[in-house]
Amino acid sequence: MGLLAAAGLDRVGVRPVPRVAVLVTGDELVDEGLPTASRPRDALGPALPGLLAGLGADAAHPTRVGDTVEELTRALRLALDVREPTAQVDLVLVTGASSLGPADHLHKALADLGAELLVDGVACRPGHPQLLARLPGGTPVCGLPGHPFAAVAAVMTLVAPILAVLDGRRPDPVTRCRWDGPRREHDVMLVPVRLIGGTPQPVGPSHSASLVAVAAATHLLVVPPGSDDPQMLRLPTGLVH
Ligand SMILES: Nc1nc2c(c(=O)[nH]1)N[C@H]1C(S)=C(S)[C@@H](COP(=O)(O)OP(=O)(O)OC[C@H]3O[C@@H](n4cnc5c(N)ncnc54)[C@H](O)[C@@H]3O)O[C@H]1N2
Ligand code: MOO
Repeated sequence: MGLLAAAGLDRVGVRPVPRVAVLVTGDELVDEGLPTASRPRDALGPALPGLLAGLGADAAHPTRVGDTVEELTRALRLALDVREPTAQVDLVLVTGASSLGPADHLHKALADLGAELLVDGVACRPGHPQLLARLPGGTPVCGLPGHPFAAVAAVMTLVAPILAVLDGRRPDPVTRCRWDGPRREHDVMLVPVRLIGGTPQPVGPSHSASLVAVAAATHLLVVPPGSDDPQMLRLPTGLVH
C-alpha cells in the first residue's frame, strides 16, 4: 500500500484471495497423542492451511469427513452450498479418498454430484492417486493422496498452478538445475532437496507417508525419467512455520 501511495496510484484493481475448502477423510486418523501403525495422526489437517497460505490461498479450517460415500457427498455439497458471497469457495481439496481402496469414495461421490473428471491419476511418485474434477457449477475439486508427502507433492504440482490461475497470476518461471541423483524408469520422481550453494542436495530418505524430508527441504525437484536438468519448485515456508 505504501508503494502504491508513493507512486500516486489512487485506484488499483484487487482480487480476493482464493478460498479453499479442505475435506480430510480417514476414519483411522487420530487428533491427539502418539500415533500407532493402525491409528496415524492426521498430518494433513494441520499441514495444509499453512502450505496453502504460502501459495496465496485461504484455507481456514479443514473438515474431517467419515469414510462413507454419503458423508463425502454431503460434505462436498455443504462446502459449495454457502449463501454468503464472501464465504464461497473457489476450490475444494479432498484428502485420502482418490485411490481405489474400499474406503476411497471420491470417484463415486463426484459421479453422484455430476462432476466431470478431468485428471484421474498422474504418472509421478509419490502422489500418483491424485485427481482433478469440475463440479456442475464450475468449482474445481482436487483429490489428494492420503500419504502426507504424496499429498504435498500433489499440492505443489496440481494445486499450485490452479491457485495461480484463480489468483490471476502468471505461473512462476521454470527454474532448472543439474541433477545426477536418483530417478525412476517410468514415472516422474518428486525429490525434496535443500539448495546449498545453488546445488540441490537430497534431504535424506523420503517416503510418501512421511513429512520429515519435505519439511526440511527448500525445493521439490520434478525429475522426469532420464532427465538430468529437472525443474525446481520452491516450497513455501508455510509447511514448516
Ligand atoms: N488399489 C490401489 N490401492 C492403492 C494404490 C493404487 O494405485 N491402487 N496406490 C497407493 C498409493 S501410492 C497411495 S499414495 C495411497 C493413496 O490412497 P488414498 O489417497 O486413498 O489414501 P489412503 O489409502 O486413505 O491413505 C494412505 C495412507 O495414508 C494415511 N493417511 C491418510 N490420510 C492421512 C492424513 N490426513 N494424515 C496422515 N496420514 C494419513 C492412511 O492412514 C494410509 O496409511 O493409496 C495406495 N493404495
Ligand atoms: O502416491 Mo503414493 O505416494 O506414490 O505412496
